[in-house]
Amino acid sequence: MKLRKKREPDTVPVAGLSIYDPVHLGMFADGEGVNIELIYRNILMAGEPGAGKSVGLNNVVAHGALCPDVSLWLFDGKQVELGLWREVADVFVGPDIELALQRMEALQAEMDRRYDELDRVRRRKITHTDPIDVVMLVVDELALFSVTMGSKDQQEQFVRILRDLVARGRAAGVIVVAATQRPSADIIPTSLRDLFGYRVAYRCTTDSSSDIILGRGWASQGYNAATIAPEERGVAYLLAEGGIPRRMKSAMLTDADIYGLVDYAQHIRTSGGHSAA
Ligand SMILES: Nc1ncnc2c1ncn2[C@@H]1O[C@H](COP(=O)(O)OP(=O)(O)OP(=O)(O)O)[C@@H](O)[C@H]1O
Repeated sequence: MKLRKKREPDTVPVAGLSIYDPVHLGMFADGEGVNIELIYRNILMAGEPGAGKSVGLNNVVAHGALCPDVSLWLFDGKQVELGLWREVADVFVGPDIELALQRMEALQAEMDRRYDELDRVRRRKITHTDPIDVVMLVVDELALFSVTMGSKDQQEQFVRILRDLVARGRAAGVIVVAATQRPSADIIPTSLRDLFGYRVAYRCTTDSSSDIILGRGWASQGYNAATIAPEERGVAYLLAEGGIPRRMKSAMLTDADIYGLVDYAQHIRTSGGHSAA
């Protein structure tokens, strides 16, 4: 595990993105690009199995991987969903609740340290001029950590820390990206869902599961992920804080695209002094 300082300004600049740049997710139904500001925000992606959540998630992870100013923390309950990115992850946790908890606690402690430091210098949030990485914590599949693996105590502890990171992490440079194929109230309680500034609902089987992702009442107003046809893979409703849901389609990265991006990301991250664990 590494929580490095970001690359020194006097090193040779290398190509790459920044987490302060918009993240490209795909295209809205009217042809406009979907580019979201993920810094100081969190994102929840959910939908029934096979609806396109992993493809959508890969766009976010790709952006993080291509950012020398991001420390990439990947929690992959299935081991294989995010496995292609493993070489560029600073932290990779597979289906191991104990390791997951250890890492989550470390991240929570780091967040608290950052807040202490911000407090000391009388500031509210970290910015792109701070010599510190933004942590992108990606959790896929949420339900495996919160209700399937480990003891009830461990699951509750996981959810408690996750909620704290989602609630307080943003200003300290911790972005949470959470994904699940189980859009039900026990996996995405309202109190957790409401902390996510961005919510992406891929196809759901019921109106109520669509509402569990996007927020109560949207389905009855016509923004309903249960109306997405099964063959429309990658289609979703995106809700951005304070807005109304918009229908979009994820950009698709093939495995071959991802291999290429991983090679490139490795180059960027190591030449910038950012070496993955
Ligand atoms: N944006 C897209 N464009 C084209 N095809 C897509 C897109 N998104 C998904 N698909 C197709 O749908 C398949 C399933 O997508 P994906 O693996 O992302 O589903 P999922 O919701 O993550 O499933 P699970 O929850 O079971 O992991 C992909 O293998 C791909 O063939």
